[in-house]
Amino acid sequence: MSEVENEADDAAESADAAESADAAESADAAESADAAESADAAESADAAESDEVADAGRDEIWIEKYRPETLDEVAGHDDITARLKRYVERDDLPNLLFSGPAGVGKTTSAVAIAKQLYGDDWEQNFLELNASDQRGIDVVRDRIKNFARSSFGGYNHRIIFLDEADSLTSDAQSALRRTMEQFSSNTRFILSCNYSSKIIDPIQSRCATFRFGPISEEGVAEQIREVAAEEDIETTEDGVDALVYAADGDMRKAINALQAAAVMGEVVDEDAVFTITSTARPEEIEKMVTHAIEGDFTKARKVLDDLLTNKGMAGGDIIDQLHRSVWEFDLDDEATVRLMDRVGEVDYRITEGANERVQLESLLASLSLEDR
Ligand SMILES: Nc1ncnc2c1ncn2[C@@H]1O[C@H](COP(=O)(O)OP(=O)(O)OP(=O)(O)O)[C@@H](O)[C@H]1O
Repeated sequence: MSEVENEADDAAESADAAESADAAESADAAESADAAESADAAESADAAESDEVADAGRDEIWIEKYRPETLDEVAGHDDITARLKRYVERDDLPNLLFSGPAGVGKTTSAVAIAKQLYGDDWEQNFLELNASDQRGIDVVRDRIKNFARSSFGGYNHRIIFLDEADSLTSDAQSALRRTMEQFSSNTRFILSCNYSSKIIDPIQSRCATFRFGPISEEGVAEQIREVAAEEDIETTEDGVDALVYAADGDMRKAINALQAAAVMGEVVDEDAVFTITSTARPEEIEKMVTHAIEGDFTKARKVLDDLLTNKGMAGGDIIDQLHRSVWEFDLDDEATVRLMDRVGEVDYRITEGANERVQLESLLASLSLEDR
């Protein structure tokens, strides 16, 4: 939508902000039923991981224990944290949009901003909500309104952090945008999402966008070594490498896997890590593909079967690992391109709900049949 259209839209809305917000809410009523799926997805993923670790006999969850307190402590995003720090220093926070994969520091940075702005009062001035709340978007919006309307402790603004903003439909996002405007005098929004392209333009244009990439291998390794040293956990070099590989840039996954592996045995080595994370060793993926490329479908299928059945891997995870390794196989350019093409196709089909074993076997079969 163009700015001119935005302005016109804004003028119409300002006639009666409360009413338009209510109208938007009723438009969303049907959708709230759809939103009633699982509880807060990020929280429940964390909770599942947390339960696993707690069951293993540890009292404290390391991802929380080692969550950075300040923007300076957030690893691997120096450019972003430098810019965020400037907003905090000037006490001039715009609405923000954080996009990027899971476990890379989006929530952590939002909380760090609040801690730096409000000190000990941060919890009263920071509301964390999940847009995919199972009770529906209208509940989310009610909570936003109640928070934004309640009294302040002498601060100009309070912060509402809305996780998984890209799970909202465009209609719900339009309503959210009106709510953002309604409370723009005293509230700042930090929206978090995996894909900023799923956020409607009128919201994007009202936010400063920050793209959080996956954490670098060195960044993850450094954090793992620090946590292991603090916890007095012995790790081998190949254990750290395996954690870095399994995490694939997701710091939450790396720290959770370290904690889970630590309770399994004395030393965290690659065996412990690959077992606990249900990750295939890169050599296993390579063996499977090499058998297929050499035309031995039966052997390739046996490796696949071991990964799916004995290692308990999900088809989507095998495809992800295959995708990461494609360039490391000893293939000529043409074969690499064909393999990548098939990986893309199978990935799409699995995401759309096709039978993962059938899809992976068909990929191996087509590699086996290729002319060499
Ligand atoms: N950049 C980072 N530096 C240090 N620790 C990090 C970083 N990113 C993530 N972590 C660790 O992982 C945990 C989870 O991170 P966080 O909640 O910020 O992820 P997120 O990007 O918001 O993910 P999601 O999109 O799933 O909500 C933190 O508590 C912290 O322990």
